[in-house]
Amino acid sequence: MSDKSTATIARLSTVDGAFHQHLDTLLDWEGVSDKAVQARVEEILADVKQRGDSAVVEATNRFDRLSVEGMEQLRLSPEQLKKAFDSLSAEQRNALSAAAERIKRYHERQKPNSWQYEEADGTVLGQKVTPLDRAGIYVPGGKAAYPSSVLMNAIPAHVAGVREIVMVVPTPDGVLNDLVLAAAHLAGVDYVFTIGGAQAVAALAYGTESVPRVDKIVGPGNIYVATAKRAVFGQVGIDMIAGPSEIMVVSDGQTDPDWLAMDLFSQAEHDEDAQAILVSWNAAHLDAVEASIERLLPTLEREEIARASLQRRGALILCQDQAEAIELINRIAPEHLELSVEAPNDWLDQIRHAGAIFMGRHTSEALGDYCAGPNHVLPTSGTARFSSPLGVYDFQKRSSIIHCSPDGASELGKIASVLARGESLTAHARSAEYRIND
Ligand SMILES: NC(=O)c1ccc[n+]([C@@H]2O[C@H](COP(=O)([O-])OP(=O)(O)OC[C@H]3O[C@@H](n4cnc5c(N)ncnc54)[C@H](O)[C@@H]3O)[C@@H](O)[C@H]2O)c1
Ligand SMILES: N[C@H](CO)Cc1c[nH]c[nH+]1
Ligand SMILES: [Zn+2]
Repeated sequence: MSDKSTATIARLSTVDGAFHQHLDTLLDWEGVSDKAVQARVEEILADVKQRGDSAVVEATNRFDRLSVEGMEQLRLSPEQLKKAFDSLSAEQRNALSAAAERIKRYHERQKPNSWQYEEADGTVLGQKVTPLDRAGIYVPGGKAAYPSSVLMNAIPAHVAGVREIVMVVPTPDGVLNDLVLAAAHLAGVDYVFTIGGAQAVAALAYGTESVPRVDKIVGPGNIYVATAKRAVFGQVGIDMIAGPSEIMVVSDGQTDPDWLAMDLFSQAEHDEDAQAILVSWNAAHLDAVEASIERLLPTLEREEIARASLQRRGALILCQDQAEAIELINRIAPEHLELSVEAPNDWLDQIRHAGAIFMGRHTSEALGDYCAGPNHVLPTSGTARFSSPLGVYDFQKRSSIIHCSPDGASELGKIASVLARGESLTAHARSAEYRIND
């Protein structure tokens, strides 16, 4: 591993004896959720649960540097949202509407159907899909404003048929972002509160005098948000843990190094904790990308954040060949995977774990962040091993349907009776036996 105090980004090689240890250290984001974060989050959750609005107001004043007196100052009216939409330039309005349209079209395809089938004896079995009554969407806002995240959270909720959508978004120093408000108007959000962090998660999970309690909280956020979501799970549903953005690019050495450097920056600029990793089996190509990084980094508006992210959690990894690159993908299970290779379709079957897969040199991850159509709320920190992108299915649940005919109940009763007596649960057995015909 190169010396982190001088290099902008670490250079690793899979043949290095300490490679796996270095990689583990690099990937460990949950490690930043130390005892101090846990303790603070627990304290905020307990306070909001007990004192409701007053605790939310105090925490918001403290962590977002505001000085409001009551919750009414932290609620945005539908008129304010519409006004923000109307105030956009035609170019911004068109871009937001085009993105919303594409996101809606993609998510319409995810809609699951209820289904039923009838057995020979007339028994009907099935599954009924029902939208959530009320969903809470967390839109991050600490270090950047995310109108695109408003669309990505709210549109699938609408497509799913959710009755009420409650959005929370922090506004540090009281700065409102018109595009965020406009996106909430466009996506038909019902309530918007300008609160963030653990206090917003708590308000959604427990409800307060002003914030309606929701059934599920979705959306990405920083370590305070992720830790709070984890803690309230059970009280409410959560979608996944979507933490700092990540990108893993695999290059065959033929993509313009400047393109790749900018693709890495595109996620590094989100957050000092964001992660950008490039893998290639071509050492000279990695040198060229490193040179592009050094040359282009000072041209970024968010140079400081991107530099910190690359220094802390970035890496250029030299692997042996394509097969080893695939092993690394499945081990890292990245949020975003860019396959910057000649024939990406040939790789697809072997990739088991990635939140979203961007195929080919022309598909920059940034297009997925805004407008390609698939959701940009994706599992991070290796959780793509067991989680999926946010989708319509996150805003719905399923109920089983069992409708026995008299003959069906009789036949099932015989089986149930035996199994229930085997468990010594005789009330179960007798309940089933009452319905046996002979
Ligand atoms: N995975 C995705 O789909 C996705 C999408 C967009 C953004 N992101 C990520 O979401 C994250 C957003 O983080 P963010 O910080 O910009 O916004 P955020 O809204 O998640 O967090 C801001 C809030 O954190 C709380 N907070 C900050 N410091 C605190 C402290 N010391 N004590 C207690 N609370 C504190 C404050 O209440 C503040 O309102 C970034 O890491 C970004 O990369 C992920
Ligand atoms: N890359 C983020 C998801 O990790 C989403 C986003 C929003 N705006 C820009 N990027
Ligand atoms: Zn992004």
